[in-house]
Amino acid sequence: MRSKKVKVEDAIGTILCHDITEIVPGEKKGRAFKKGHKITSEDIDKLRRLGKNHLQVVDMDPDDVHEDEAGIFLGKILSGKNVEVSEPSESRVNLFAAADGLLKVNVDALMALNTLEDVVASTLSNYTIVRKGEMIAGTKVTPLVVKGQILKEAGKIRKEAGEIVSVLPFKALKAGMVITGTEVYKGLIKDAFRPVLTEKVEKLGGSVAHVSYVPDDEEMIKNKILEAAAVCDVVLVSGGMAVDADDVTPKAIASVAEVIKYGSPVLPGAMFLMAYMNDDTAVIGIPACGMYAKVTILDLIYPRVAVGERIRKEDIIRLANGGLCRRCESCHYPNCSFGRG
Ligand SMILES: Nc1nc2c(c(=O)[nH]1)N[C@H]1C(S)=C(S)[C@@H](COP(=O)(O)OP(=O)(O)OC[C@H]3O[C@@H](n4cnc5c(N)ncnc54)[C@H](O)[C@@H]3O)O[C@H]1N2
Ligand code: MOO
Repeated sequence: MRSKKVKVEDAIGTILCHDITEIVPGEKKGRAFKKGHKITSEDIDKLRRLGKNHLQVVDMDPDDVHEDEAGIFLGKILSGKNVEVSEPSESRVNLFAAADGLLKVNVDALMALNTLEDVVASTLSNYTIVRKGEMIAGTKVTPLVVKGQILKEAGKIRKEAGEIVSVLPFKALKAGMVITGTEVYKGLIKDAFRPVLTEKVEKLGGSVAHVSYVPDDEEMIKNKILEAAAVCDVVLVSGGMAVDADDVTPKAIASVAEVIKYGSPVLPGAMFLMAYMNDDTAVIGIPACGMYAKVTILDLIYPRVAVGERIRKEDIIRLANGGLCRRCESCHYPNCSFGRG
């Protein structure tokens, strides 16, 4: 950064390169003016009283923008739906969730912003569940002034990408459950899936609109999925997802819906299945781990379904990075690396 020495009276509109300290003997010693402060006409008298006749200020080009203005601009560029932006402090502005929901980050656009010289922008991980008022992103510039051209490029990135950071509220999804397993159907063992799934659905603002129990019979599972789909936005089908002779659930789902992906690179959750019916009703096959493991792929995918996102094959593949649960003795999710690739 280039700087120059100017007379105090000529300094209006310029940017200080250093702090200016005020000392009143026996009373106080502290900062009267901060590095980066833009000198105004009201400052001149005080500067003179502090004994300043000259100041070292940033040698600005006409195209240069003060750090705080740049921070405000970047805050606007970053923020989308349900996001509030703070005032700048040393150019940094923080973004806060204006509603409960799922954080959506356009990661490619975020990376593009960070490739711009002098620009820093960081967020919580994409698809973090956030509460209203929570800090979700921060952005700043690193020097006291930046080239206006850099901000223009940031504006271009925003224009091409659409929203970069937004909070998507959960829709009040009606969920159906088709719980498979002859042993459960016959009452040989007590169903443990329903309470687990109910909690996951209700936690995200949804409700359970259909529950049925079926033996390991492809035709019966298929019929119950259709029954549930008639009154629900999403159908959760549990059990019978693996390789046993009785595991017919994937076939039953495939007979009524288009399978987007069977098998996921998330552990636990390897036998997960994502499918959609013609009318866009999501049908999700949940392996037995969804019942006993603290977190599984369902915790990564269901929130996205609950904000209305259509899950693609590559969305599931991308979960491989961060898809391995550490199996901590006491579970710290979501404050861990699971699903944070
Ligand atoms: N040879 C292999 N075995 C298994 C594989 C594999 O790749 N090769 N994958 C394993 C993985 S990973 C998982 S996860 C499970 C998937 O299990 P399923 O979804 O097929 O579950 P089931 O076989 O139906 O049941 C397993 C177990 O859980 C009990 N269960 C099922 N539903 C309920 C319920 N609603 N309430 C209570 N208990 C339930 C069931 O009785 C069985 O004991 O497969 C691995 N095996
Ligand atoms: O699907 Mo299993 O799904 O990895 O525990």
